[in-house]
Amino acid sequence: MTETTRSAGTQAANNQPVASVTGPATGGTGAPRSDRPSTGRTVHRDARREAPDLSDPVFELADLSVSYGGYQAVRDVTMTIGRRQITAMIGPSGCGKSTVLRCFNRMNDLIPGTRVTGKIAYHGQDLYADDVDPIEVRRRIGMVFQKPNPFPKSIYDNIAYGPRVNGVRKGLDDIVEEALTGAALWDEVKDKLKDSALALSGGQQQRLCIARTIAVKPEVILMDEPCSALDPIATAKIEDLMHQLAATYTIVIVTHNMQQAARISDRTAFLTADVDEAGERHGRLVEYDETTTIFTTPADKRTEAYITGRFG
Ligand SMILES: Nc1ncnc2c1ncn2[C@@H]1O[C@H](COP(=O)(O)OP(=O)(O)OP(=O)(O)O)[C@@H](O)[C@H]1O
Repeated sequence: MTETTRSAGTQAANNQPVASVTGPATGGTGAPRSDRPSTGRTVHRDARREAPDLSDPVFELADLSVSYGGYQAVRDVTMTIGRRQITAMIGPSGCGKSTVLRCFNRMNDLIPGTRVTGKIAYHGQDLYADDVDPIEVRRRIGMVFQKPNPFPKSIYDNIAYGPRVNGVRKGLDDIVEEALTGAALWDEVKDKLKDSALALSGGQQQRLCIARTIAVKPEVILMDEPCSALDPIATAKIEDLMHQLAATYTIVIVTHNMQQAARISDRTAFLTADVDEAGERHGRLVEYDETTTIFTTPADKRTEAYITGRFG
């Protein structure tokens, strides 16, 4: 087990190639599905999408624990994230969903006093190894936040920002158009690229933030409750967009909205906060499986209670 204490800006630059990993499939927990009681829920996962397969994992977490100062917020999370899949993390408030999400691109490094133990491998490479550059990690593994956070700049400059920081000087017009098209926003903004991004609606701003993320060509997009500040129409647009993005990107999303997890994701992780012998609460992964299984025949009673609304 590795043990790492991180603070911002301590890592040296590193341009290691990403190792490809071919390992045995890992995954679901719990009883055989035929033995499980049904919750009676239906799942409307996009039938065009392939069945989730973990044989080509992007991330492998083993006994991942995270502490803030002396408080261990998340304990011993082990899970595998499949390539070009949408993985949802659900669970009651404070169970550590965002904390785990932030480990995928080392955003927790930016919170002083955060301590990460256990292992998180990205294509087989230890993401927290001393020679890994967190800036490069965050370029490959982008993040979209709960509240749309465009820069107070033009629509064009918001999208061009990341590529410019990465030294791109030519072909920016094409990059901007491609990213806005990829985020299903181009048609709405193509005639006002020089206007302020802050003049867009909340839903448009969130798609702009997705466009800004994909403009630097990441492999993974992390989303922390990306629709919680949006109305149902804007939410539906983002969900449609996520289905399109999953053809190209691996997506991990934290959501409080169980229907959303059921609609969009291939696999779902259910976390909860357990109280230990000392009376302290720690976030734990209760169950991780295909979304259809989690929402129809979960293995654990706590999952069933949560998704049927009897807990949390
Ligand atoms: N920066 C921080 N410093 C100290 N404690 C923190 C910090 N961030 C989160 N925590 C604590 O860690 C635990 C897990 O928080 P986290 O935000 O990861 O949970 P969550 O499941 O995403 O919650 P929510 O659904 O309410 O957003 C909580 O007890 C929280 O108070």
